[in-house]
Amino acid sequence: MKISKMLRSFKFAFVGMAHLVRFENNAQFHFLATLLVIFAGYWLNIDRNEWIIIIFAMALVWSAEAFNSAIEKLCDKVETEQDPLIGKVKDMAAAGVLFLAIAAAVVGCIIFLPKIF
Ligand SMILES: Nc1ncnc2c1ncn2[C@@H]1O[C@H](COP(=O)(O)OP(=O)(O)OP(=O)(O)O)[C@@H](O)[C@H]1O
Repeated sequence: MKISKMLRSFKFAFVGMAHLVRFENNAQFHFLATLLVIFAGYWLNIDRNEWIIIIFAMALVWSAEAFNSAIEKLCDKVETEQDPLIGKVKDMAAAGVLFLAIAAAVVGCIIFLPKIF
């Protein structure tokens, strides 16, 4: 196991994260939502287990968004023209984000709404 190689991989992953937040519109929306949820979590004083669930929900959405953006970039590289198959690939990748985003929103409602009302 090479630590230096692992650290290099971490560096590339952080570059990928920075790229997502700087250039991807949907990721910028997730970034704002993440800040809002963290703020609400502190403000409404959610407990340890609720933090764990919220952190997992947010991480899953971020992860799906990263894969979706990577698939979009790859599609744009291999096909610059309109292509029905490329369209389906992009739509299915986007569906992967939507599944998790809906689940995360429901989790957020279950945790936050009873504390607000
Ligand atoms: N080359 C293509 N061929 C066919 N349909 C495409 C193609 N590119 C995009 N589409 C359709 O347009 C939709 C949006 O694609 P696009 O790449 O613009 O994604 P996006 O979610 O708007 O992301 P971004 O704003 O980051 O580019 C796709 O889900 C797909 O239905």
